Amino acid sequence: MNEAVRLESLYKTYDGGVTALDGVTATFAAGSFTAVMGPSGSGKSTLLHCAAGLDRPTGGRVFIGGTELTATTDTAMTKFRRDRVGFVFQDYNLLPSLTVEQNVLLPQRLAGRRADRRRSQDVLTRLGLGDRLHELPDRLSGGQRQRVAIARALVAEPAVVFADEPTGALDLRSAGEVLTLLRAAVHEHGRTVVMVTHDPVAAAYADSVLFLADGRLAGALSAPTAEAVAERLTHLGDLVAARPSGAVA
Ligand SMILES: Nc1ncnc2c1ncn2[C@@H]1O[C@H](COP(=O)(O)OP(=O)(O)OP(=O)(O)O)[C@@H](O)[C@H]1O
Repeated sequence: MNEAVRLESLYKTYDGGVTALDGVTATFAAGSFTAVMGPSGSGKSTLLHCAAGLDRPTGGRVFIGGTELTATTDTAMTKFRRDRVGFVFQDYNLLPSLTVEQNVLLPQRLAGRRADRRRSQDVLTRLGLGDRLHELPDRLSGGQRQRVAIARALVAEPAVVFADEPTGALDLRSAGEVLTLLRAAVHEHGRTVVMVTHDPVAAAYADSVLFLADGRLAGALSAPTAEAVAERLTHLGDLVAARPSGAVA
C-alpha cells in the first residue's frame, strides 16, 4: 500500500488536562477517501488538526507522503503544510474581498510560487465554476463557496486533503454535489481525502469509515452504507456510556 498519511501513537492533551487523543495509530492509503466519525468530543477535529499540521500532538508522530511532519520546526511545518496538505473547513474560509480565482490562487501566492492560472481554471471548471472566476464569494451559494474551497485545496495537488465537516452548513442537494466532487477527486484524479463528518449519509460516500470514541480508535467499516454507519454509531454511543474508563472494546 502506498501510504499518504501515517499516524503513530498520537496523543493530545490540552491545557487544562483534557486528553483529546489517547494513542491513535492509523494509516490512510494514497488514493483513498476515509470518513472519520464518532460522538461529539471524541477527538475527530483534534485528530484532523494534528494530522494536518495545524496543531502539534503532545506525543506520537505524523508522516505525510513519507516525511515526518512532527519532527520539524513550526516554520518548517507551516511550509510543509502549504506545499503538501489541503484543508476544507465547514465555513469555507474564503476571503470575501478576493474573487473566486484569487481565492484559489492565494495559497500558491502565499507560498511564494508562481500562480498557475491555467491549472486553477481547469480545476474550477471541473468543479462547475468555470463561469464564476471573477465573482466575489458573497455572490455564490453555500455549495458553490465550498466548491471554491475544494478547488483551493486541490489545486496544488497535495498529498492529502483534510476536510472538517465540509457539508455541515449545506442543504442536502449541495452536500451531495460536494461529496460527489470529493469522491471524484479521489477515484478519478487519485487524490487522498480524510473527512470528519457527523452525517452517516456523507460518510457513505467514502471508501471506509474510521470510528473514534474518547480519543481512541473504535473500529472501522469498509464500503460503508448510511444504515451500517448509523447502526455502528448507535452501538458506539452504548459502548461509551457503558464504560467508565474510556477503554475501547
Ligand atoms: N483548544 C482546546 N482546549 C481545550 N480542550 C479542547 C480544545 N479543543 C478541543 N478540546 C477538548 O478535546 C476533546 C475533543 O475535542 P474535538 O473537538 O477534537 O472533538 P470532536 O469529536 O471533533 O467533537 P465535535 O464532534 O463536537 O466537533 C473535547 O473534550 C474538547 O472539549
